[in-house]
Amino acid sequence: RKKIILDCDPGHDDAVALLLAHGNPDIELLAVTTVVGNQTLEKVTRNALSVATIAGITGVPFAAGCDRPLVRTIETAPSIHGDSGMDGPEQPESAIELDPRHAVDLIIETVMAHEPGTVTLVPTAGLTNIAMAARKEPRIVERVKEVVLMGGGYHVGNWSAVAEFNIIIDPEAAHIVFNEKWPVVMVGLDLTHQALATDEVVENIAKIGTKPAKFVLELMEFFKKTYKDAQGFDFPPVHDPCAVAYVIDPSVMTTRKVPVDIELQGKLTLGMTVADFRAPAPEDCHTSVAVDLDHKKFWDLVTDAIERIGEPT
Ligand SMILES: Nc1ccc([C@@H]2N[C@H](CO)[C@@H](O)[C@H]2O)cc1
Ligand SMILES: [Ca+2]
Repeated sequence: RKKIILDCDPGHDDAVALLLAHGNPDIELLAVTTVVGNQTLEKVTRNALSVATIAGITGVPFAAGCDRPLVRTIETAPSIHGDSGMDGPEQPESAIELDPRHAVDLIIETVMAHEPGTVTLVPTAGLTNIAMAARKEPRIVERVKEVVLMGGGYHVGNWSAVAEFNIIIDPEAAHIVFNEKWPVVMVGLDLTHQALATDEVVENIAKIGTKPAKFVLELMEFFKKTYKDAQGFDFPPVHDPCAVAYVIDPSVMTTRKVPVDIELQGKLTLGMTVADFRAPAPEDCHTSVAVDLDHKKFWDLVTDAIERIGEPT
């Protein structure tokens, strides 16, 4: 099984990523950590524990991390995720206790406790926790198998003309993560804008008929409306589970090995993930970007995972 740590900011699509990681039999979810992003740290952490309650995730430590970016001020995304950060479904009161450790420490301790080269970091939010972990314990960089992150875009932006939200809310953290020598797979908007929750996708999830499936339907209903109003999409792109799907089955998408770096100075280009497609890629290139998604294979993975969760007691 593939061992992962999910670092997230639920977030409608983060919630689906968590359900996919929990429901898929090939993934061993070692820890879930939260970071400020779509909403404040307090809100996204509450949302993560709500998803854990609904999905019956037990025996997995959940820890809260950084409540603001390394340098800049907090920027949240209520226009897409609402005031709670996960508007739409009724939220259950969660009985799950947070791990007392800071997310950065939980990440470090978990990576150091497992065999080198066996733990994959899956960030689906701003990269503040990941950057802090690499600075506090540099040994995790060579020990982590790879970083498979939802973020960036080589030709697409959503928070500026050329920058994606997870990167631009903490570009200094992103610069750290992309410039450490661990393998980085950037699952950016070029890929995730193909992961549309179409009517057929929603119908297949509705057929499952369980409470977790109903929860996902309510998430998608809200996400569809805000994505239509805020960004003019007919169907919402469900970004974050794409990163988890790649860990489960890399054949779910194509990737290209290209150098990627983060713009920190640009007036128009701050937070841009600049990908250099000029051939040939340098031998020591440790970054790759996701290009084409197998839409059916992806949504079959998500639907199957929700089915496997069943009806938690
Ligand atoms: N407009 C918008 C802003 C932020 C996000 C969140 N950031 C990433 C996509 O930009 C995902 O992780 C998602 O949770 C999605 C849409
Ligand atoms: Ca997210």
